[in-house]
Amino acid sequence: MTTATAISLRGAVASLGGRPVLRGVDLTVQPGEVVALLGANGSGKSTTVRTVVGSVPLQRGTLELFGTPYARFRHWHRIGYVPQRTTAASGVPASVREVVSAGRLSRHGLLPLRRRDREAVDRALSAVGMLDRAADGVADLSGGQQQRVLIARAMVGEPDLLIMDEPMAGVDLASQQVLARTLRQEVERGAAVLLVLHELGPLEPLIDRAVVLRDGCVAQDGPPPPSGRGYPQPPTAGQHALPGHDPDLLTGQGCHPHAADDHHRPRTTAPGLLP
Ligand SMILES: Nc1ncnc2c1ncn2[C@@H]1O[C@H](COP(=O)(O)OP(=O)(O)OP(=O)(O)O)[C@@H](O)[C@H]1O
Repeated sequence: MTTATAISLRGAVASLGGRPVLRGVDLTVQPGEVVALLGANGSGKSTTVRTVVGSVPLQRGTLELFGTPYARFRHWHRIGYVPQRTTAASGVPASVREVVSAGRLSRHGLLPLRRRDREAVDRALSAVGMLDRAADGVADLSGGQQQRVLIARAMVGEPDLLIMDEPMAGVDLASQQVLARTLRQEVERGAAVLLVLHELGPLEPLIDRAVVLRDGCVAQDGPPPPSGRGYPQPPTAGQHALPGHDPDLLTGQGCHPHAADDHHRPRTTAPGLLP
């Protein structure tokens, strides 16, 4: 297991459709650390995650994965990713087992699955409570069941970094608790975890640090919010605080210094200011 910082994103600036969405986001995740990315709808959580996995390009800023600059990073098998609100089906007639087995591809290449691959697939399916549906077509599953299959696919490669965008969306409480236990095992073997969440729910005891985004900037970086709170409200909860009402967002200005808790600040990240 590596000791290199899993994610080091500094001063991330990104736009979508010509609109500035990230304005200088700093985000660091260490091996074995569970970081929750919180914030209101539209604050930039998914966009931040998508810059980390390379699906949204950075206009400014730097990204390193396991100590390697993004442009030179090749070890994508080390990362398990559950994107937001996708289905596992996508019109492709694949079985649950086939979808989850695809998560082992980077380990066995195009060779047939070996015994330990098949065992890993069974373990991942069992962890999300879908082993008894392994032979079924994913298109025949409910939305929450499909989400559980995608989580199994992300975990089956035993990645060093798990990135999950609202993994609990549409997943019932009993399954959330099972997933929380599974995630704990992943962390205990040293995996780093980045979770986009609206509610901490059963994952709360696992979370080491919460990074709260507001209008494309890091508003807070520190201990997770108290139980029952999805994300801390900004100090002034007036209209100005709502997404889309930040004048800096409209003008594309960078982030102001945020209320960081120095004790919990990322160990290798410079202060959250644009140069
Ligand atoms: N393809 C796109 N083109 C233009 N703007 C986009 C696009 N995708 C997202 N945005 C805008 O980027 C901003 C941030 O979106 P993002 O999905 O990162 O927010 P989020 O914090 O994940 O929100 P949610 O909690 O609703 O999932 C939003 O204002 C959104 O409208």
